[in-house]
Order: sequence, then C-alpha cells, then structure tokens
Amino acid sequence: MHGFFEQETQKEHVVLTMGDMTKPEPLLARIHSECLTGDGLFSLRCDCGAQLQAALHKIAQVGRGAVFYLRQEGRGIGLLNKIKAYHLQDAGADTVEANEALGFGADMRKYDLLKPMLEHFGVKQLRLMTNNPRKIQALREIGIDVVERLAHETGRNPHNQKYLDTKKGKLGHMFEGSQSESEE
Ligand SMILES: Nc1nc2c(ncn2[C@@H]2O[C@H](COP(=O)(O)OP(=O)(O)OP(=O)(O)O)[C@@H](O)[C@H]2O)c(=O)[nH]1
Ligand SMILES: [Zn+2]
Repeated sequence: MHGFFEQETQKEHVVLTMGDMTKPEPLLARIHSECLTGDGLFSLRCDCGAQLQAALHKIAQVGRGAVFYLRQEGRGIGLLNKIKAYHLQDAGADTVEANEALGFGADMRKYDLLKPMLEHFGVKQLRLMTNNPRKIQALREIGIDVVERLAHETGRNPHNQKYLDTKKGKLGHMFEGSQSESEE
C-alpha cells in the first residue's frame, strides 16, 4: 500500500499494488474514484463497491496489478454535494441533472496526479479495467498510455438500474450487459 499527497487539493491518495511493478509488460490497473457510500458503506445505489472488489479479485487472479484509489468522491464534487445530489435524485433527477442543478458539471474529476504516481512506479502502459471511454480519453490527453480496456461490468442490482442507464445514456459508458468474471 502506497500513499501519495496531492499538494493542489491537499488530498491523500492510495495505491494498492501486487506483484512486480518493475516488469516492462503493461500493468493491469483499476483507477477507482472514491465512493464512501458504495465502497465503504455497501450502498446499492451505484456499482462502485462491486467494481472495487472485482478489480482486487482480478489482480489477485493475475498476480500482478494495481488499484489507484483516487479521492475524487462524487465524481469530484465531494461527499456532501453527492448527498445533496442524492436528495435531488430521490425527487426525480438523474445523476447528471442533479450535478448540474447544484452548479457542477456531470464529471469534475481530474487525473493529472496519475502521471507522477505512474512515474514513481516506473509504469508506462496500462491495461485498464473500466467501462468509461471518457476516463480513457482523459488519461490519453495527459499522456498516459492505455494499451487495452478490459470491460468491468459488475454490481448491477434493482436499486442502481437508473444510475447505470444514465451512465450508458448520458456519459457514454460501454455496457454490453455481461457481468464480471467473478460472477460468470
Ligand atoms: N455526483 C455523483 N457522483 C456519484 C454518484 N454516484 C456515484 N458517484 C461517484 O461516481 C464515481 C464513480 O464514477 P462512475 O461514473 O460510477 O464510474 P467511472 O469510474 O467513471 O467508470 P468505470 O471505470 O467504468 O467504473 C465515484 O466517485 C462515486 O462517488 C451520484 O449520484 N452523483
Ligand atoms: Zn458509488
């Protein structure tokens, strides 16, 4: 477990690694955005907790990889604003509309910090577990080489249907309807 301090935001980030990071082969990785409710409190409103668990499971299976756990709660709007967004969602808004009603963009995350983090480990190429094309695009724009995308679909349940439909419909997430290897 490696800790990183980000001057700009004063946030502490964490990377969990397994296996030899110095090998030249592309690294199996999950870039996970903090979700206290899903990751730590077992909320079923989103798929974050299941995705985190599936990523750890996959890395353990493969024997080499890393989870970059970035403290970008609520797609970067913070926990208290996410709670406000949840109230708006309970009144009918989807996740994007709720963010916008609060004066934020749909996704306020930044990934610049990953550059020095990857450099610290000497990692040059990633095999990334994600369904989010905008995340891959954002990473490429800051010069991070994502050589492969691995579908990361898991955690669908009756409570997060609308949330996942909004990710697919408005945020462009690539859901093919399959679930993760751990559930197949
Ligand atoms: N603002 C807001 N953020 C949310 C909501 N539900 C989950 N999040 C945050 O969304 C982030 C996860 O982003 P997602 O869009 O679910 O997934 P992703 O990381 O972009 O894409 P994947 O790599 O495919 O998982 C976490 O920071 C969560 O806290 C919500 O209703 N509103
Ligand atoms: Zn979540």
